[in-house]
Amino acid sequence: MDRETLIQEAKKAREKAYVPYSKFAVGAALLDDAGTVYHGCNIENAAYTMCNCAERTAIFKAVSEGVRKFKAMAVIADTDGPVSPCGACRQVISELLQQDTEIILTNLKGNYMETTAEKLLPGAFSPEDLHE
Ligand SMILES: O=c1ccn([C@H]2C[C@H](O)[C@@H](CO)O2)c(=O)[nH]1
Ligand SMILES: [Zn+2]
Repeated sequence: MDRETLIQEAKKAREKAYVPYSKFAVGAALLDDAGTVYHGCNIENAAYTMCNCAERTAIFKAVSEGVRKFKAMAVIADTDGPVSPCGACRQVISELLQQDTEIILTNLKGNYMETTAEKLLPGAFSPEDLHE
């Protein structure tokens, strides 16, 4: 699947966003090694801290289906420049996507940047840090 198609999938995912509080809709499309796309949107809650970002929705959907190998993820929002994943999502991306999984950050205007899990969170706390 090419980059443009994955971005279109992220845009479709964004339409499902449940954002009555922020009104800031985000979509994510996560492509696994087998070619399946997992869609994610942000889902908010009146208890604000329960809000879940689009990226984590997509990742948790895939991982809960037993998928652990990912090729790419596209994320889209109506931002000035390419959308910037929050710190919580960077941490989750760092552990559950491969370090070289391609991450495409974009916006509705078509600006985009390509990065990787590794570049999004240098020095991440990792499972190895738990070992004595
Ligand atoms: O990369 C991002 C940044 C923010 N949000 C969500 C969280 C919240 O619902 C809203 C405003 O922060 O956007 C995402 O889903 N992904
Ligand atoms: Zn986030």
